[in-house]
Amino acid sequence: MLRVRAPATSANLGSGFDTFGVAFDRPADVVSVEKADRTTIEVTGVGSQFIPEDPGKNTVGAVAEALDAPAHIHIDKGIRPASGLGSSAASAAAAAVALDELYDRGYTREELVPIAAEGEAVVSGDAHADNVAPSILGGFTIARDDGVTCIDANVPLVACLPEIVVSTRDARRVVPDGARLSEVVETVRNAATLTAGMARSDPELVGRGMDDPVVTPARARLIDGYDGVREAAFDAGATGVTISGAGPAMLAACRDETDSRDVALAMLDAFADAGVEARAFRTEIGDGATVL
Ligand SMILES: Nc1ncnc2c1ncn2[C@@H]1O[C@H](COP(=O)(O)OP(=O)(O)OP(=O)(O)O)[C@@H](O)[C@H]1O
Ligand SMILES: N[C@@H](CCO)C(=O)O
Repeated sequence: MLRVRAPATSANLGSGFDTFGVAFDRPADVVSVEKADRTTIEVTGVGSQFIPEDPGKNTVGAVAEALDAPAHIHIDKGIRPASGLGSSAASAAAAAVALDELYDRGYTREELVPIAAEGEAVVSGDAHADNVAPSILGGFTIARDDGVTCIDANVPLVACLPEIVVSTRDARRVVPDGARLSEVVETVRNAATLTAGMARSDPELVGRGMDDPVVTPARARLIDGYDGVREAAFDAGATGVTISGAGPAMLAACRDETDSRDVALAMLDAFADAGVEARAFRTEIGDGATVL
């Protein structure tokens, strides 16, 4: 039996829709694999009752198919599904690394990214790689169709997950079809600022680059309490606040550990004021999938 741990991730970071991603140090999924004649899947852990064990509907089934690597796959979920914390992607990332090793396929970590992204197509309709890339490689990642760039960055983050369910499929339906030139210019400016901030591990630049005039405002309407939580996080010292992935989790960048504690408490209080229960994760930018 081979076991791989793959971490939660946050995609988009505001200005990098379907492109930017960042690995957390926790929570994580752990996937165990054993060779078999056909793929079977068993799911335990957080939210497992909402996750299909049919290989045609689970992200890891698509990965096993893409690698031609049938296996008995056990997923121990540490990341709640439909969270905005890359739950479906973490299972796919862990399965890609585990099955590649189990069947000695010899792919590099970079080559496993598009294979793991096949799993995302099963749940959201698009094989977007912005969650699977950091879950496999760690750090801050820029996912393009022709490869992934990975930057080792160090910026304290807070992810605040409300007890609301938003599926990626639904959140993709509200994304506008187009953008005005002024919005494109602003997005390019912010994405470049964020990338420079990650390269320098500068939380001020990262936070400033998280603003997004196109996708985030459309999706914010799906998250009860969004405006109050965003304002509270800034008041408590966050340098930037946005939706994590497709939501409903929200992500804040912070200057240091002290700020991140204050920001986490402020976000929880603001969700409570909106009548929404939530939990917060304080994290550094972490490593990618690890064979246990
Ligand atoms: N291995 C898996 N782990 C989690 N969810 C899965 C898995 N396989 C299939 N799913 C389905 O995928 C959906 C959750 O994925 P979705 O992309 O909506 O959420 P997420 O991964 O938490 O969000 P995001 O991509 O925004 O970070 C649920 O409907 C769930 O049943
Ligand atoms: N880039 C994706 C991430 C969520 O899977 C989205 O925002 O829809």
